[in-house]
Amino acid sequence: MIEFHRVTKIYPNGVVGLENIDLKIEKGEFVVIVGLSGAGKSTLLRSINRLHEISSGEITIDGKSITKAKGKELRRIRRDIGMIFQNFNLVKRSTVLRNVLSGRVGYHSTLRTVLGWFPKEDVDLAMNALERMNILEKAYTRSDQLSGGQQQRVSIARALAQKAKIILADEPVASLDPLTTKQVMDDLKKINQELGITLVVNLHSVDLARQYATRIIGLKAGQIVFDGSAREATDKRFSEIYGKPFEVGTNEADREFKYESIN
Ligand SMILES: Nc1ncnc2c1ncn2[C@@H]1O[C@H](COP(=O)(O)OP(=O)(O)OP(=O)(O)O)[C@@H](O)[C@H]1O
Repeated sequence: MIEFHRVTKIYPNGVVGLENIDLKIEKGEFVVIVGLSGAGKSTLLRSINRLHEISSGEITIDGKSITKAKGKELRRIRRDIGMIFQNFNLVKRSTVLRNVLSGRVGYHSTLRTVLGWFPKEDVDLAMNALERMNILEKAYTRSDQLSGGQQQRVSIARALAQKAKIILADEPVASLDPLTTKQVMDDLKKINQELGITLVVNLHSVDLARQYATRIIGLKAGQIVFDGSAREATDKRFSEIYGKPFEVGTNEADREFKYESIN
């Protein structure tokens, strides 16, 4: 379980990224965070694994404070948290397999991982993760030879090889076309349902959030302004919250445009 206790983040320039957030995310949830640009989505997500340090309050993971953790304990907590980025964050010149194996570095000494010595069990884990993501045949291909969607599936495989219990995904489909977006979102849903991995995903599209999330959290100016099911996240509710009417178009691109246009 991920818990935020009165979490505030103020950037050095005085901008308030998060204001007094109280939040509990249970194991196995598929939470999508939505909000207009600058609402604090990335700040919230990146606070969970301390890619961003919070200014006050506390975040706990399964009851352990990541906020107070140092050294070995921090590494131990982080090992359970995988991260997926918009730009995939793969080492482009390395093979797919090497990239997925990098999910194992938290389990071994630095020397071993620098030299690239991974035990056979790790290679098996990495191969299984690639198989689950339907991309096993690319194991020995250089990562920069893959399409965007394939690269994102490799980054999900890396989080699986890491044996992450929580996966944080910051705009994982923002660089992808609609078909690839669906494939990647389906993959995320699959690992959530089959492996019980808790997912916290930032998205720009409310429609996409409604299709996949078990719970949607809406942010505005660093505060939680909506917390409910996909069914409760109606267009009417969202236009009330975000202050401007936005009509639902007849197709997805149209709706996206309307949502984006109020950013
Ligand atoms: N490093 C930083 N220094 C100062 N202010 C920052 C920094 N990073 C983010 N902010 C500010 O904090 C607020 C929240 O930013 P954040 O990136 O979390 O929003 P977001 O909802 O993820 O936006 P987007 O959808 O555009 O990525 C914004 O006002 C932003 O300008």
